[in-house]
Amino acid sequence: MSDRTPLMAGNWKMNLNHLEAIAHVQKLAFALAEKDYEAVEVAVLPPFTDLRSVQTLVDGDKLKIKYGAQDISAHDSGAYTGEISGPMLSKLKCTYVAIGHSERRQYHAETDEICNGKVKAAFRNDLTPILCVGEGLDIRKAGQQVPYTLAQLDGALEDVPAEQAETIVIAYEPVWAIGTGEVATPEDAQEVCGAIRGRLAELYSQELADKVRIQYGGSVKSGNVAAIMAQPDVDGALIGGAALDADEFVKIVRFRDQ
Ligand SMILES: O=C[C@H](O)COP(=O)(O)O
Repeated sequence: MSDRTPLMAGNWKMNLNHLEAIAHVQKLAFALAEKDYEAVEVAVLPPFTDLRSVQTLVDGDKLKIKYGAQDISAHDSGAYTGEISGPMLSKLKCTYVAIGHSERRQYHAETDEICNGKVKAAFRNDLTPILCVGEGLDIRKAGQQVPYTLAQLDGALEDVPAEQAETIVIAYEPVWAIGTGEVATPEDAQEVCGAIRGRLAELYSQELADKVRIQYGGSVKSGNVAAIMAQPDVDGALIGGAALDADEFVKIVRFRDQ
C-alpha cells in the first residue's frame, strides 16, 4: 500500500446549474464525515458557471471538499473570447483543473501540444492539473494502449520541470470505457497506470514517480471501485456519471467499505 492519498474527483461535465450545484455539494457535505476526509481526498469539478457558488459554500462552511475546473486557457489574459484563465480560477480558490479530457480532445480538437500549454498555465497559477490520457477503442483493439497513452503523457509534460511535475495528477481514462458502462478490468487499468508511473520515472525520477497520483476513469461506480482501487498503481478515480448522484459518489469515496 503506497502512502499516496487517494483522490476521488467528480467530473460533472456539462451538468448541474449553480443552484443544483449548491444543493449537491450540501448533500455531499452532510453525508461525508471527518474519517472520510482523513482517508481520501474528495474533489468536484463543476462547470465554470457553478464555481463561484461552490466556492462561497465551501469557504462559508469551511468544507473539506476541494473543487476545480474542467478546463483552462493556455493564456493568462487577453482577447480569447469564451475562455477562462488560470488567474480567474486561482482567484476562485480552485485546487484542480482537468486538462485534456477525451471530450475536449474529441470535440475541441485539443492536441498534446495544446494540453502542454494548459498544463503550464495551470502550474503558473498554482493550480494542480488533472491531466487526462487514454486510448480509443481502435487503439485498444490494436493492442497499442500503452505506447499511445505514454505518447500523450510525453507531449503534455514537455518542458515541465520536476518541481511542478511531482504534484500533477494523471487520469487514465480509456475512451471506450467513458459513459458506456464498459469498465476496464482492474488488470487493464493497472497495465496502463503502471506504465504511466514507469514513464514518469524515466522522464524524471523514481522518487517523483512514486509521489504522483494516477487515477482511473471510465464507468466507475460503487460496485466496481474497490477492485480497481486494489491495483498498486491506481490512486483514485475520475468519476463522471456516478458523481452526479450524491449517495453513489459518497459510496465511491468509501470504496474500502464496498
Ligand atoms: O471524467 C470522467 C470520465 O469521463 C468518466 O466518465 P463516466 O464515469 O461517466 O464513464
